Amino acid sequence: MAKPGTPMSRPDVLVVGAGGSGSALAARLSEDPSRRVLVLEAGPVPADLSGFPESLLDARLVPGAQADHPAVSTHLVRLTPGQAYVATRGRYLGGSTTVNGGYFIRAREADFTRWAAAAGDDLWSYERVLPLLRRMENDLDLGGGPLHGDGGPLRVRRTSLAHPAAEAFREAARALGYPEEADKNAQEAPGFGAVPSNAVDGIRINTGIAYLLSALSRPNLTVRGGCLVRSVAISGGRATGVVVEHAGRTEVIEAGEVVLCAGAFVSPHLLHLSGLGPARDLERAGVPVVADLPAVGAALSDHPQVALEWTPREALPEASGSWLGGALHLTSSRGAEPGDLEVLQSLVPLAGLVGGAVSVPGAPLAFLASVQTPRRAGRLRTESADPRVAPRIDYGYLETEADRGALRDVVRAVASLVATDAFGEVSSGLVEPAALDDDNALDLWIATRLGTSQHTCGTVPMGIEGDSAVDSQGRVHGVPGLRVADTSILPTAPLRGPANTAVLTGELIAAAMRAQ
Ligand SMILES: Cc1cc2nc3c(=O)[nH]c(=O)nc-3n(C[C@H](O)[C@H](O)[C@H](O)COP(=O)(O)OP(=O)(O)OC[C@H]3O[C@@H](n4cnc5c(N)ncnc54)[C@H](O)[C@@H]3O)c2cc1C
Repeated sequence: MAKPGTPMSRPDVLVVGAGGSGSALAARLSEDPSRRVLVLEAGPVPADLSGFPESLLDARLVPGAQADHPAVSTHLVRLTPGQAYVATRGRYLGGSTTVNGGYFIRAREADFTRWAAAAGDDLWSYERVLPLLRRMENDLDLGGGPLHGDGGPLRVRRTSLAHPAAEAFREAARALGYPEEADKNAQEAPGFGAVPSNAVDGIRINTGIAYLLSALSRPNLTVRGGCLVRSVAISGGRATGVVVEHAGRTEVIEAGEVVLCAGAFVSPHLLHLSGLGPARDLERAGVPVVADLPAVGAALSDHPQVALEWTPREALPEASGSWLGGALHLTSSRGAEPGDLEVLQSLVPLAGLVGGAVSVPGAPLAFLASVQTPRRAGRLRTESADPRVAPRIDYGYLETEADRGALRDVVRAVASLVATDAFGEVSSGLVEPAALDDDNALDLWIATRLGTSQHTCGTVPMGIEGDSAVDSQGRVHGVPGLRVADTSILPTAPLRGPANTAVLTGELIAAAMRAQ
């Protein structure tokens, strides 16, 4: 833990969680030396890079794919009413960015337009966020310019397409007429391209490393690990601090303002446990209601995913630098949003990702096929006032014909790619070919292999008071002194993975707080 035991009586801002958003927020807030910032993080907080085990740094691995990894918390969820799934989250400095895939693609302009419309102001418009997107990155491939930054804390590099399987993917996409998308962070027409990533020289640079390690020496910033926040303390309708468990003790820490950055599962749960949520559900759970906020937990948005494995024709080289090869974005047949389907290439066998090994001799490689159409299908409900009882989390996948149709589209697209002569240079075909011509049979094939991209958003949605939980600056409606600043507040999961937008959320809300 950094600065063990450092006393900080009544900080100006108390941040709960040092993950994708919380690290950026705390670092930016504490750039102002007059603002005292205390971060309480459930996981360990190393003082320097040497405190991160190798398995959390090696970008050829995805620690979050290993439910038993010590840096991971597990959450039993239901993807459909009949299908349970163990979702994971990072519990370490950097949060889920410490255990994730390192894919770091910006949300699409259409996402920002949709969110700004929901919020009722232009804070989240593409024009307003672009300076922040540039400010947070150091694009090692493209350098600084109107679209990219070269001085930000997060270094970005695109994945190499030199691996024979990545080359074959590119040729297959070309053969099927998909356009090249040279810079997936430039709002170009969706197509095939390398993946912008926060993995540099083989190391996944999580947000804790990028934003917080260098800030730990600031006298006005304290980051305490091993602190499990249990609820927000509210007095006279105003947030006054948090209740936290640390080293076997429970205490209340008071603060001028509380900002929840505990992620899209825990932030809504903490609000519920603090009496902020749908009054009927809270009463049923035995939680005294402080404010009836029906939107907290009412809508959960995520990306359903299916993995398709293929057999290499002959032994291929080991992945180097990253587990990721190329990515293809294409549009579903209903075309709700351009580029709403994603095909991501894994150059490490799934067995390796799940088992924590870069190489598994003879194992197939895989494509991860996801539907990224913005949709709010799920729900998070708190069923007990006891904070140790997990909330019930339903994803609501496959409920509509549109959901099922989009998944069929993306599975068929992968099958077409694998069937090209170009991909046949490296592959002898899919391991488990799907029944492509029969919708019902394909639906069944998909349902038995259904997974999730682990991109949950929307559980504390921003918007206009009445049908949302927070405003565009993360301020909880009707509860002064309390904000939420993480992926929970995005009304829908973005058309791309949310890690980039998680960081943007921390940057944006810190900027809003500093401007006040
Ligand atoms: C396995 C996996 C792979 C992924 N891969 C990608 C990818 O390649 N690209 C992409 O764009 N997105 C990816 N994501 C999603 C992305 O990493 C997350 O959306 C993003 O990190 C969310 O940021 P956040 O700040 O909302 O939450 P988190 O990053 O999860 O941070 C929450 C923090 O709060 C802490 N915390 C939780 N509860 C408490 C508590 N009670 N008290 C104190 N602290 C607490 C946690 O320990 C954590 O540090 C992946 C996610 C997972 C799980």
